[in-house]
Amino acid sequence: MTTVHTPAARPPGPRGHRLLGNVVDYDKDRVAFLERCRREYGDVFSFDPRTVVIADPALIHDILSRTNDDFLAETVPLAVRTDEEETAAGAQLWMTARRRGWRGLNRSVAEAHALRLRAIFERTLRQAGPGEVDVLAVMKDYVGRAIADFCVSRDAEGLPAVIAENTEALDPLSRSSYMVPPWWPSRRVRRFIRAREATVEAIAAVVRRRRAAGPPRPGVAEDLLDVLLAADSPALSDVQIERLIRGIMLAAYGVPAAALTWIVHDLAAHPQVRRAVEREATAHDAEVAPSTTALPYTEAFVKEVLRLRPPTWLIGRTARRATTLGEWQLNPGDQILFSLYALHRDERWWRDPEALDPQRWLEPHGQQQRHTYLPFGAGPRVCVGTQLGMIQLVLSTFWLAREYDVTITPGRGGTPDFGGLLIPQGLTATFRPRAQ
Ligand code: HEM
Repeated sequence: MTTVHTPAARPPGPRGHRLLGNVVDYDKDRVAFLERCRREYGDVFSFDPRTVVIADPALIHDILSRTNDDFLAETVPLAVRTDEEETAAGAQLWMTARRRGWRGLNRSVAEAHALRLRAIFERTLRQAGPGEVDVLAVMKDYVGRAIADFCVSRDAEGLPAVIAENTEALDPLSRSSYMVPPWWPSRRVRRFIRAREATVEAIAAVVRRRRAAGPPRPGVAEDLLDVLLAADSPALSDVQIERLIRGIMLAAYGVPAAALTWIVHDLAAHPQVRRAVEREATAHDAEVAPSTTALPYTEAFVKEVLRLRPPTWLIGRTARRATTLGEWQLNPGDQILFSLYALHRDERWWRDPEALDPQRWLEPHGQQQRHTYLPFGAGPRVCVGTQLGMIQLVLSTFWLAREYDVTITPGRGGTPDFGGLLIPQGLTATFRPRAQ
């Protein structure tokens, strides 16, 4: 029997505890809680008066496409009174800067960066040493240097450390369902506010210095900041540029580092896949960064890792006004959540969803259903670093497979931690350069 809903009804969901609702269950194990609710209530459910969860790919795509219009992507880690129109105006400023930044993030700029990337990769692994290391820490170090180089190259000194502190300070706040105000007397809150101010100031200082040095010669943009400073009619303000560079550096730090850590984990856990990646890698010269299309198996492996372990595993939006989503009613201020982790492992859309199978991306008719694979999001707020991110991940996998013997420490790490990002907790390994 099919269920007929009245038009624009509120989604069903568990009632939860009389006083605490479902927040305790949700915080205890978010993945299991969301999956349990989906099975019981369907692809759209609500577990508190302000939160609606979506598991239907077409509706997820609908929300992503209507972001900036009916939905806002802006999130704040602290409980501050947010004026909806002010937030929307901020989003518009971001979009203007983002459109300009896009020019600096295209494939050719990203490929030019690829050769510098190899030097950064080598230097980071050399400095990590031949002994056992914390893989996530090494990968953060690597991508922190890489994105600072990409954004501000010659002015990168000191910025990776500032970005690292900002990210670490944000993590405990983004893990919790409880938001506290900025005046809350806690060390965590004070640390986050200090770290955010330090990041704003460090990037603003670089922008001021560059601006004072005069415009870059036309056609010789060395990094993203040069591209943004050269933008005209109308020119971007220093504040817009600072915000864009900060947004990009923060977004491009933890996420690719988490993906690379899973790559290290999955290469070690799947020897057959590792051998296929190594075979492909040895056919190319490491000195010349090959294009990602010349490494089809490696690219398929990376796509598969991003399917099974999307670092941004849970995405949220806020309804800007009363609206509908499919047949459901949404109220202004509703939080809409969807889990890429669940979407990418849904047996309705994926054959053998739990298996790591790069081959599925190489089959001529292997295209999965529309909107069921979104590791970089979609719509107007799709990841601006999609191309750069793929290049970083594929080339790093290539260098790793071609030039290093990687051994992960047995019993140390690999348990998924669903915090702000999905990471393999506590993974340690050794990286030994192969004799050439
Ligand atoms: C390597 C793997 C990466 C993955 C899996 C990834 C994933 C994502 C996802 C899912 C979003 C959308 C979040 C949402 O809709 O709320 C996003 C946004 C974003 N990403 Fe990435 N990202 C990656 C790398 C990068 C890199 C290298 C950069 C920098 C160039 C970057 C910059 C951004 C920015 C600035 C946003 C915010 C866009 C906006 O709100 O307008 N990302 N990323």
